[in-house]
Amino acid sequence: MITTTSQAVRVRGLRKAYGDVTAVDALDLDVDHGEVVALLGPNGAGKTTTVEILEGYRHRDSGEVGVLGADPGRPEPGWRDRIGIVLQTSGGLDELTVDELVRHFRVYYPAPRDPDEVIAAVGLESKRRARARHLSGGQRRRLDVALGILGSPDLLFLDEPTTGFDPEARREFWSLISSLADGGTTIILTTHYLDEAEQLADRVGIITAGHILAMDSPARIGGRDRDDVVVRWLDEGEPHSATTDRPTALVTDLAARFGGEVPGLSVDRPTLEDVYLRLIGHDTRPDTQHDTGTGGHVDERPDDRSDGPTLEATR
Ligand SMILES: Nc1ncnc2c1ncn2[C@@H]1O[C@H](COP(=O)(O)OP(=O)(O)OP(=O)(O)O)[C@@H](O)[C@H]1O
Repeated sequence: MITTTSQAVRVRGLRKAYGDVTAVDALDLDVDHGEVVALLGPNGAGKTTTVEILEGYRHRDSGEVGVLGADPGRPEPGWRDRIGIVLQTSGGLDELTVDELVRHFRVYYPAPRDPDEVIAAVGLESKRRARARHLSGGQRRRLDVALGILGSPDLLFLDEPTTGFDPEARREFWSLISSLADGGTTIILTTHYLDEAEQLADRVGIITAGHILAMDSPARIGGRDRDDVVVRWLDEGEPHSATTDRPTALVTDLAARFGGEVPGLSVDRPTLEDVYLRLIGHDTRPDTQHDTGTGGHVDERPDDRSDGPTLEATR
C-alpha cells in the first residue's frame, strides 16, 4: 500500500489491457494537492481507463497507484467519501427535481455540504424546482457537478465536463471549476477542448497509446515557450510576416522603422492546439521558407519589395 500523502495522485508503471488491446501502458503520473490537471489525448488514448483506475472503478493489471494516500484497488474506509466524480454522461432519477436530487444524494456522505449552498455554488437556484429531465444540457452538467461536490471532495474527477455546451455556458462552467480550484480542491479533468485545458489547468498531460507523452504547464508544454514566434505587420497595406525566436528585437526594429505604431502588428506564439497536434504527430504549422540568418525567418513578402523593413528589421 502506498502511504505517501505529499501528492494527491502518484502513479508508476500503470498497465491495463482489454484482451489484445493495451489501453494503458507504463503510465506515470503525479498530481499535487490543490492542482488542476487536464488529461488530453486522441480518442482511445487511455484517458478514461486511467481515470477509472484512479477512481477505483476499474482494476489494473500492474503498476503502483496511490490516490489520496490509498490504493484505489483496495480502498480504505472513508476513502471514497473524499473523492467526487462527474462522469461523461449521467442520468437516472430524472423525474426528481434539482432540490430533491441534491437532498437525496446527501445521505451517501458522512459530512455533506449544505444543499442550498451547493445549488447556489453551481448557479441552479432558479431551477431548484425543475425536474432533471427538463434541464438544458448545460444545466444538467451543473447538476452533475453539484452531486460531485456534495461530499466536499478533496479530489474531483471531471470527464469531458463541457461537451455540448454553448460558449457562454462553457465560460460559466469554467468559472465554477476555477472557484472550486481556488477553494483548494484537486481536480483531474479529461477534455478534448484545448482552450478548456489552457483556461483551467495548472498542468496538462498529453496521453497517446496509453502513456504520457508530455506533461507541463499549458504555457510550457512541448517547449511551447521556446518555440519560434510569428510576427505579422502591414507595410503600405501589404501583409508581411517573419518567424523569429527574438520577437522583441524584431518588434523594436519595426517600431523604429515605422516611427511608432506598426500597422496591423500581431505576435503569435504557437497555440496549445498547435503544440498538441505536433506532439501527437499532426503538425499543421506552416513551414518557414526563407532564413534571414539572423534568428528570424521571413515567411512571406510581396515580390515587389526587396528592401523594406522585413529583412532589415530582423538584422
Ligand atoms: N471495457 C472495455 N473493453 C474493451 N476495450 C476497451 C474497454 N474500454 C476501453 N477499451 C479500449 O481501450 C482503449 C482506451 O480506451 P479509453 O476509453 O480509455 O480511451 P479514451 O482516451 O478515454 O478515449 P475517448 O477520448 O474516446 O473517451 C481503446 O482502444 C478502447 O477501445
